Amino acid sequence: MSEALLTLQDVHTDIEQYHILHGVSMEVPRGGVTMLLGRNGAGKTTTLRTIMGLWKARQGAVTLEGQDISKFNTPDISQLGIAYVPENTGLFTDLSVEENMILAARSGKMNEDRLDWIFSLFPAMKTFWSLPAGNLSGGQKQMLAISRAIIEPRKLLIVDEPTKGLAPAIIQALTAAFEELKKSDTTILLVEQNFAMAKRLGDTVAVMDDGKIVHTGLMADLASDNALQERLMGLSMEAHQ
Ligand SMILES: Nc1ncnc2c1ncn2[C@@H]1O[C@H](COP(=O)(O)OP(=O)(O)OP(=O)(O)O)[C@@H](O)[C@H]1O
Repeated sequence: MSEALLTLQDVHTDIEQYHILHGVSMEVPRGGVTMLLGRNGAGKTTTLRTIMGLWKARQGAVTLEGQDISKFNTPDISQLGIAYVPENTGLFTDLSVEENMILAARSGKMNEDRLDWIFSLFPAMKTFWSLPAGNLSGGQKQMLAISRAIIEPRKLLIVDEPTKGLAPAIIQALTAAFEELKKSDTTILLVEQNFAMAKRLGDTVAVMDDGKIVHTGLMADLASDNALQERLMGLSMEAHQ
């Protein structure tokens, strides 16, 4: 788990006239979970959107397996094997769970074994297979969005704050599903405010503040160092539990 799958090197991103990312440098090692943490407005979502080509980096490199993808369009980045679950999940709310899944399969066909595996991660998807996605609960919508992202094998799964606004029991279920996902080949980059989840899932961590990475290291080291959390994020992350 040492070789980097994805590397950001001195990435600067503007949104309209605003300079938002001020030289972001970080690595996502292959085969584990990297947590991207930081206070509200630090630039986490902008970093994810820059990786996906939804915002274009003005300067710097985004490298996937040695290839600079910073000038690529989003469909080409997705084609290279990066899946992105944005905070708003991006579901087709009028369509059924099944139809949402079919549309996510690039080949137009779902692999039955993979679907069974997804049902084992998220049993609710099987239960509500014919229900319009708009009728699912908040947690189930997250589960469907993640199911869509992994309907085919991906090199990298990027998920933006999946637990936001969810009840503790649902967060537990999501965390358990991510733990199962970790056992597959997928590398995961996760933005999350829920520290208990970050601690359970994260192998490595990058902390952002004001458009820059201010700390990188092992999640376990950050989790056991309250003073470092205080210094990096202004308050103990334990307060987010
Ligand atoms: N469309 C936009 N136009 C102008 N500024 C934006 C836009 N989107 C984000 N920003 C600004 O960019 C900065 C970084 O926002 P971003 O959403 O990346 O932060 P974040 O770390 O993901 O925050 P949060 O945890 O609140 O989601 C913020 O100051 C935000 O106001």
